[in-house]
Amino acid sequence: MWRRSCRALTDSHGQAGDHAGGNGGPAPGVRSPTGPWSVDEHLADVLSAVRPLEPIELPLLDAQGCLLTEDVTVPAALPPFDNSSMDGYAVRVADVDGASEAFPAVLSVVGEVAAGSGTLPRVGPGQAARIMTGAPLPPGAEAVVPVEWTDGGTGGGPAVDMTGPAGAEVRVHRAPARGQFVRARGSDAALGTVALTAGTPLGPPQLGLLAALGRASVPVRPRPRVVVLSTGSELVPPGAPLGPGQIHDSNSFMLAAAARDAGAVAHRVAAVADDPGTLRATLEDQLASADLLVTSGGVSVGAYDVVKEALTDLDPAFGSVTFRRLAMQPGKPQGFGLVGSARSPLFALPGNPVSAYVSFELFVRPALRALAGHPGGTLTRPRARARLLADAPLPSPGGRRQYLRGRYEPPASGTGPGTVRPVGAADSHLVAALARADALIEIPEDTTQAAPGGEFAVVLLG
Ligand SMILES: Nc1nc2c(c(=O)[nH]1)N[C@H]1C(S)=C(S)[C@@H](COP(=O)(O)OP(=O)(O)OC[C@H]3O[C@@H](n4cnc5c(N)ncnc54)[C@H](O)[C@@H]3O)O[C@H]1N2
Ligand code: MOO
Repeated sequence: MWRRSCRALTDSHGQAGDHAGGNGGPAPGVRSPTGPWSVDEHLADVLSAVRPLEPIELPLLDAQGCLLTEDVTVPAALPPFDNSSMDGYAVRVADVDGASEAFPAVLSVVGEVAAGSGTLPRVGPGQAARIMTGAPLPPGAEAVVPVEWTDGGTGGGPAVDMTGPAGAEVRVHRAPARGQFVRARGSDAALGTVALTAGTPLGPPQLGLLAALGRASVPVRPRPRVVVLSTGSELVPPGAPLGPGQIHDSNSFMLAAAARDAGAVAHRVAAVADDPGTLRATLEDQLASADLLVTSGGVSVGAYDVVKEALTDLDPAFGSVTFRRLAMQPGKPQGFGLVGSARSPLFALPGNPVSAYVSFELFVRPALRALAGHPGGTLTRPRARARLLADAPLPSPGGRRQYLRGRYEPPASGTGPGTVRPVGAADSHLVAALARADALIEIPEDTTQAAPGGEFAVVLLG
């Protein structure tokens, strides 16, 4: 579903300086007034500008994966009536007390109750009613005898003849306790109690519960609608032949898939050529149907860095996008701002595919989760500690936090650090290696040689 949302506008920071990092660069969370932004600062800046989408009422299946915005209380007891958990006979306990194979209790069968039965026979002393799983317990009955504890009855067993022949009997070989095989009214969810609290993500069991409670729709924060747009005159869509100098547009597919993976509804726009006017017109067109926009490419210092050109010094009425350098590799050049009348977040990611993907995971995914209403501590990917398995030290640019691609193995014992093995080199065009990775290895800013056996944080891409 494509819809607009209302959000408060927050200021984004002004443009930062563009000095190279170098050894002894910014510590995490601390930015020198003239240096590049750290990863943590950029993320904090992004998140300070993002507000959760306004709640809307959605039909159950459209609400899947969304977060509930109000407590749901139980409007009527669940189950709504005492009912049988077995196919068998509904009985009074005094009538079957002490029954055994040798001395069965013989009861007359006064009728039959199927699931959905509206009219119920009364079970009096010496009587029983055939009953099916889920059928309401008839008045007078106090327990259910599973058919396996009886001779099946002269009514013919539990699944024939809904009325029960006159004079039918059943012999009970074993006595149930009072209430046994009866699912009591309200035993699942009691009237007026809170069934689901605000903030609960709606997975299959939660949607099942809502349906069981009779709710057809619920108030949730909607899935963010994301528009993904690649830029670059060299790009042709997959499936089309490549001309000289051309490559296939892979970023828009990767980023649209990453947006879906983060719980968003993604719309991929065909790649835009390196022309600022066309880019701006395309973005304006797409704004009406986007809660968040992602572009890739055109944010560096080249002659055709179209995104930067198109989105720098915007009319403040349209919004503002700030371009900055991060103390990070890959993903150094980044643009971020709020655009359009709804002030939708716009991420201008670098074009190198690995840079675009790593940037998405570190910044766009948390923003999408914030839009969807996820709480602070749950916005980023899970992390773990891992020992680096490598044959030689891995060089890392001092002053920049590096994210290498790797394969992670959790600890065999379940505690302590796991292990991580790098996949491919650090270069940001290596999509084949990226496709084999399941983790990002975080090499801190102050490390220029990542030593084999050293312990590092890893971001689990799951
Ligand atoms: N003189 C400098 N050059 C570069 C710098 C720098 O600081 N000084 N930074 C480098 C870094 S780091 C990055 S990252 C890139 C970022 O460049 P752009 O964001 O302007 O991206 P493009 O130039 O458009 O493309 C870079 C690269 O990625 C390929 N690409 C782009 N879009 C796609 C796509 N949708 N699918 C597949 N591949 C794509 C593009 O063909 C280029 O090869 O700048 C460095 N340069
Ligand atoms: O920052 Mo670029 O993203 O290093 O390749």
